[in-house]
Amino acid sequence: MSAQKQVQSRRTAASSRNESINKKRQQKSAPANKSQQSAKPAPKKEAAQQAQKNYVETEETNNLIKRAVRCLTSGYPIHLTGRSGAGKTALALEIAAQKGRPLTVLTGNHEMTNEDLLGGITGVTSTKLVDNYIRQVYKKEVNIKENWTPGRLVEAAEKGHTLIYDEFSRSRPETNNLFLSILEERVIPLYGTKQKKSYVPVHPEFNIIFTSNPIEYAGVFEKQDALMDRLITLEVAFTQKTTEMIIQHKAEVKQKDAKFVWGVLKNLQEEVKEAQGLLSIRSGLMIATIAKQADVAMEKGNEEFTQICQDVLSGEVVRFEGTDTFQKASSLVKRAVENAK
Ligand SMILES: Nc1ncnc2c1ncn2[C@@H]1O[C@H](COP(=O)(O)OP(=O)(O)OP(=O)(O)O)[C@@H](O)[C@H]1O
Repeated sequence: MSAQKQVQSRRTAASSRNESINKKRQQKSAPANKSQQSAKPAPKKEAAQQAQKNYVETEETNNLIKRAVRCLTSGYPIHLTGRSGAGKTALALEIAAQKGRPLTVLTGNHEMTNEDLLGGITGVTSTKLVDNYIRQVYKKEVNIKENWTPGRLVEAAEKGHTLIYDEFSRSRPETNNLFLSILEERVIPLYGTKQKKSYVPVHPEFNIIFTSNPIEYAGVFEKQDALMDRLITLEVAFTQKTTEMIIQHKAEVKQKDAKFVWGVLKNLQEEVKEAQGLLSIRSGLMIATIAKQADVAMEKGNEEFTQICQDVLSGEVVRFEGTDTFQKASSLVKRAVENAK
């Protein structure tokens, strides 16, 4: 079977019922949302092209999706781990789409508080009753009621959404502690809030997909053992074959071009061993998409293509401390292009 046939592309968009969805999710599913919002259905060809631009499935991605769905269906949360640009978020969205429940996406950050997750008072409503029935008597009654807005976690858990908690280790451990009772007792404790009830029961269909990057860097908190114990961790590290297919189909380039782009990344990775993040689907997609849009041939000896690779990759080489100057990084990228097959 040809590589083309093995690949089925399909939409990652969960459903238009999704109520709570963060910016990252909206950007990733922009084409699907656009077609959902337009008054008339997209023409067949356009719809097919949009689907083609979304999640690329291979035997390997499907296998991982099947294993993840199996765990979630049995009520166990999963944790997708892999380096930056490995495809964790895209995979999480695809798994969530397969579950077919509304979606909520949270992105971990150190400023996230219990109030963001559980809810808080967002204002007051006052009602005034004036009793002036008897002329000489004037009675005024004012009632002030605090307005409670449930947090995104409470809403998702009550309504049985699939929650993607992206980069959860960027949130403080004390915030993430909330998840312990959700995962163990299937309730959300509301202590510390001004709610009368002490907990919210979790909907039976509520599932959580955590994602994180195994490479420690600034701004990331140590993952708590108690939380990690309750998660099933699956590694996202696709093979070269799958990655080339993703680049080929998402950037809509030829197979040989996707292979060449991946070859450049691989050579560079071998030169700069510390720069683990260089070998990412994201960098490959950037190079292939820019070259395709600018009509630049993806081959060695083509100065413009080399320049595109340098633009995309030199900053990354410097960032990962593979070298101390942009100039040095650019020449490493150039060499990687020259040696790619
Ligand atoms: N199977 C796939 N089909 C189509 N596109 C994919 C696929 N896997 C990954 N991608 C794309 O590759 C890029 C990187 O993927 P993604 O953002 O999911 O990585 P990540 O592991 O979450 O990265 P980070 O840790 O930096 O957030 C994105 O543009 C994503 O849409």
